[in-house]
Amino acid sequence: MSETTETGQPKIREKGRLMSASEIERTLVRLAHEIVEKNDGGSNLGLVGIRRRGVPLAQRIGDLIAKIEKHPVDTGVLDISFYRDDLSTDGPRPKVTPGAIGFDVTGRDIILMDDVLYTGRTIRAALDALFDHGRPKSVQLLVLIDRGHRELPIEATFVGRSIPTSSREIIEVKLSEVDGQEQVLLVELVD
Ligand SMILES: O=P(O)(O)OC[C@H]1O[C@H](OP(=O)(O)OP(=O)(O)O)[C@H](O)[C@@H]1O
Ligand SMILES: O=c1cc[nH]c(=O)[nH]1
Repeated sequence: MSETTETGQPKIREKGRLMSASEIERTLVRLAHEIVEKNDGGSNLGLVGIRRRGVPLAQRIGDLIAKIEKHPVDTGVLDISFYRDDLSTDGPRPKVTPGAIGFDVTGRDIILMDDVLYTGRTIRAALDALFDHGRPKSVQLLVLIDRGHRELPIEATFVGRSIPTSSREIIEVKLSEVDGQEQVLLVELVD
């Protein structure tokens, strides 16, 4: 059993910084180039960020691809809160419309984006949500950090950093748009 704080949050100890702001930036530039190379310039691409931290990642990479290829890239937001398998599935399905992502995903080469890939359950939920919005031509996955420990057969197409972790460790991605700071930390639960 891990220790908790007065507010019931698990106590954590910082083990180190895995990425600085400039390392995150350089990694996103590399990923943008990899996406363009794998997708023939990316004219059919649509980027979809999973709320929360996938959203600024998709916006930043969309801006980078637009600069590299000199054409705008559709970028949208996917909210998967109703699709998680830790919630009851007995309730009504959420109402979705093709426009809710921000553009129509049908026929597009979609790149789903998130900050951390761990068990894969978030991505499974995101695929369910995505296909309720339309029928993409293809779906690729980009994550800033792959920390291992998959519980489902899901792998990322584009990975910022692969960080082998123990199950007591946690990756904390901090992005300025969400957290007011920019870094990736490795923390550990305190016994
Ligand atoms: O592969 P998985 O086991 O699903 O874990 C990865 C997910 O966990 C984190 O989200 P979290 O649920 O902590 O929510 P947050 O992004 O809103 O903090 C992270 O942002 C990923 O979306
Ligand atoms: O370590 C982890 C696991 C899931 N989600 C995170 O953000 N970090």
